Amino acid sequence: MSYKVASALLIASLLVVGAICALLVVFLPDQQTEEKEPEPRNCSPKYFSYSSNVCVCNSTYCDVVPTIPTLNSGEAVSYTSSKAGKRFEKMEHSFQSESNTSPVSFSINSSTRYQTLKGFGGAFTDAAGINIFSLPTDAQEHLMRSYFSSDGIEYNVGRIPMGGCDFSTRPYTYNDDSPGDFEMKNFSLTLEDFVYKIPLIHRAVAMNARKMSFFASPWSAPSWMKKNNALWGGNGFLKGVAGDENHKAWALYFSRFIEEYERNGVQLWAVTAQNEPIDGFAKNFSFNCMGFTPEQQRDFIKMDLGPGLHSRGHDDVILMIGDDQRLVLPSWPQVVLSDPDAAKYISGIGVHWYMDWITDPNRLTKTHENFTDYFIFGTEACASAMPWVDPKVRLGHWESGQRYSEDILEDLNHWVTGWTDWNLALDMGGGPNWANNFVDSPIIVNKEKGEFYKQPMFYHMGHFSKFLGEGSIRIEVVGPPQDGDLKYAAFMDGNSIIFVVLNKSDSIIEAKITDKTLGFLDITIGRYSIQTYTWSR
Ligand SMILES: CC(C)CCC[C@@H](C)[C@H]1CC[C@H]2[C@@H]3CC=C4C[C@@H](O[C@@H]5O[C@H](CO)[C@@H](O)[C@H](O)[C@H]5O)CC[C@]4(C)[C@H]3CC[C@]12C
Repeated sequence: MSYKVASALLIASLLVVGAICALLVVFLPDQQTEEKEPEPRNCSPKYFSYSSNVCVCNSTYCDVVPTIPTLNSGEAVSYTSSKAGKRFEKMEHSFQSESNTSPVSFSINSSTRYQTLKGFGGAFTDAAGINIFSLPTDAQEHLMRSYFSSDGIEYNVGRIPMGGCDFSTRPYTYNDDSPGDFEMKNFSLTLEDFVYKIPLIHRAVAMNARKMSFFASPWSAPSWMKKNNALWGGNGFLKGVAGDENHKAWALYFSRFIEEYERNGVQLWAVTAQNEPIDGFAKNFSFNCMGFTPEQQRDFIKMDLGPGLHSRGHDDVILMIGDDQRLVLPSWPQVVLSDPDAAKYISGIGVHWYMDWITDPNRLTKTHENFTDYFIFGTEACASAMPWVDPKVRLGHWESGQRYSEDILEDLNHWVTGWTDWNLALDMGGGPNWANNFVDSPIIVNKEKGEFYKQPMFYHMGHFSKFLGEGSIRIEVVGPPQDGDLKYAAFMDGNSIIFVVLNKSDSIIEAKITDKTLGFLDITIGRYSIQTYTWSR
């Protein structure tokens, strides 16, 4: 072979090798860098003596919520949790041009739109902090990630008690020992803020891809400001009348709290004027409370709190009234918001769930219709609050979770814009609580074993919080009557539709979802289950 032929062959083979390499360069990186879905980590189930299981987490293991994929038009994905043990079980679907003609039908109509959602969350109580910090560091991380990260249910709302409440280890306020200190010179945050609440809030914010919104609520003013000279019990009203130095001092207390939290890196979204003002009327109320009539609250906001927050530059922190049972609607806001000089300082109305089981949800709709410019927001709920529930912590109690999602759906279908759970975590007895007012929580910490239990309530919360970010809008869905065992609601978030359905019955329900832009989705709703469907248009 001549030198010329040899070099031509060499050049040709180099060109072929080069072309192969170029092809590899084009295709390989795609394969190598393609985002791999994280390994699914399923619930590690444990049964105590209740109807369903908890999921056990510790320093080395915790279940994660399967990733919500990016969906093409017509593709859908569902997540199911059930009494039988499913926890966010993921299934893929696609819309079809025909359906199995199931008689149960949910027809989505996004051209009819209702309220815009704020979000979902829980409370950073002292008890929650004590329990979370009692775990080994890696287990703490798993717990916080379960609530606030994209591995978890992505809460975007946090409630902060302004001072102590019953879920503290002692009754306290931020100015207990200086009677007559109307200038709040001796106002100071406590160890509980620095050791429990503020550090946990920072961790939640740091791991959260969503912007978090925090609101704070006071349980009681210092005893020296109150008629009964106590933090709890009956006749627990502020001394004097709106506009006097005592009421001005109580307004200043709010500003000082906002300022101290800001100084410690926590910016508040809102404050409520008072946690459960009705409690202050109950003669022997057994934990931190303070009473206001709606007229007193109106005058306090108009003359003291509103102008006080404004004069100290806190116009960016919005104000909610109510923060009490649905039963006080619509009469409470009627009194407060009918006065334009009070109403101008107010943005929303907080509601608690404790008496929802004996209160018509149309009170919410009436409130919305009377005051369309004011949002309604769920500010507190927990299981086992009724005195006859014993024991308080019922590990794996499916029905408590089902009550959560039933109430959330009922609220959302009556103009409520979000829902806040109570303590983020409690101990095995439902505490600590200085007044022995123990309750249940979506996460129960077993300090002795260094582990924690994610209850059905946790997953029920997640079927909303994970999928309904701030800005989601409730839309119309036409389906079967909601007075039976099927409860549901639909939402849109940009191009995505989210449909949540709860089956409280022992029957498997075959149904179809109709989205007229895409077709039909035949679905099966298992017995005692909650499902969230999401798809893109
Ligand atoms: C007439 C009916 C058929 C039966 C009436 C039953 C009554 C015994 C109950 C009806 C209403 C109940 C009260 C509703 C609200 C309450 C407030 C609640 O406070 C908050 O709850 C948390 C858990 O207890 C607590 O940690 C927070 O700090 C509070 O913000 C406490 C329970 C209750 C007073 C509740 C008690 C039972 C009813 C009077």
